[in-house]
Amino acid sequence: MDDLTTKRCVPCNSKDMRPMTEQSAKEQLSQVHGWNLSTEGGVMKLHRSWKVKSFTKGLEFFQLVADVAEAEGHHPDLHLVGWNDVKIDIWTHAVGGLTENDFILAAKIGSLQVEHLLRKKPAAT
Ligand SMILES: C[C@H](O)[C@H](O)[C@H]1CNC2=NC(N)=NC(=O)C2=N1
Repeated sequence: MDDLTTKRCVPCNSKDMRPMTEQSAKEQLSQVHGWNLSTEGGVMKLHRSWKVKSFTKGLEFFQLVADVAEAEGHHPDLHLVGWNDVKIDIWTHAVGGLTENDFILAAKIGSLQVEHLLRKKPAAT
């Protein structure tokens, strides 16, 4: 299967774009490590969260994500909750569900170098 990070998002305004089925979404999920499916108000979304070192590191994280989103013309919902919990939802607003664009964006966000912004994992006991 093609690496999603090499693909480009297509404009979401095509009338024949349809949200994918839950089954295809589950199949595609293996291509975007760390992301999960969630359903909010009957709309399927991709969700992932990260703990960052500080509030401002969270904003730096968002800037990196914004650069990808602008380059792709496809935009995630960004949440910075409780000062260090970055949460991102991705879905295609235009169709009210998931399209390949969402998986492409998730793959590209997943390949960003953000290690220096993340809280170090607590030592294993
Ligand atoms: C014309 C342009 O493609 C659309 O307005 C885009 C912009 N970014 C978008 N992002 C997301 N996630 N869903 C959309 O439907 C969407 N629409």
